[in-house]
Amino acid sequence: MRFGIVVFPGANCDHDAYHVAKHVLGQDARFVWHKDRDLSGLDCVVLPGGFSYGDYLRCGAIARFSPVMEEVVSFAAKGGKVIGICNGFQIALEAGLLPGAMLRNRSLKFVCKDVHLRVENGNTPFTKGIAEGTVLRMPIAHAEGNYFLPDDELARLEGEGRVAFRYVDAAGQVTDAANPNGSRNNIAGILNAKGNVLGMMPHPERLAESVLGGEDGLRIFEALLGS
Ligand SMILES: NC(=O)CC[C@H](N)C(=O)O
Repeated sequence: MRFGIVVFPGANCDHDAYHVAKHVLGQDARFVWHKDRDLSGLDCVVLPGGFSYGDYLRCGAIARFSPVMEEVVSFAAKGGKVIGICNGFQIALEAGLLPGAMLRNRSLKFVCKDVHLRVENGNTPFTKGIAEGTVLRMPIAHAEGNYFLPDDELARLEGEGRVAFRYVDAAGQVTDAANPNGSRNNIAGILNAKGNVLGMMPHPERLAESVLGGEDGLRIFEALLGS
């Protein structure tokens, strides 16, 4: 599988994503500078985490205008797989690839810790082979991860099975205490209508090797290979 990892000014998880694709999974991977437009030959585009443009205005609000994003939108429209991780999720929201918006964390603080995620939909290219209800552990590190969607759109998103992951406690229960940022319905990751674009706040690329303390993140990348 061929991965393209977009490099925005201020990205800080681009190398982690590249490392997992290339060296942990042994796949083809290349960096794509945000001013370039060539996505030819790619199967999956990764919008990585970080602090694109210093998080000015809103996280992702400036990166969304990078030339590459026009190509990412048409790549997604043609069915190409796109995974937006943390800042990449924020950029995908700003670009209209996914519905909704991110608000500041309800604590108004940057939150950096491991969380538990429950797989809500196991029938996506990013979760294939992972049973629904499986609880995964992954790190989060963000200040604007408080996912918001108005009631009617939220009901539609839920009804269409487009919530990929939800924040839960270690036992797999949705609780307010397990919600690290105030996201509606404890949402940690969502899909577009076609199911080929995933946005998630937790960082699978940061916990994809046992030497780093866990491999739960690798399962998302492995699912992609099998899809
Ligand atoms: N780890 C990240 O990608 C951080 C995203 C963004 N800079 C925030 O703080 O919300």
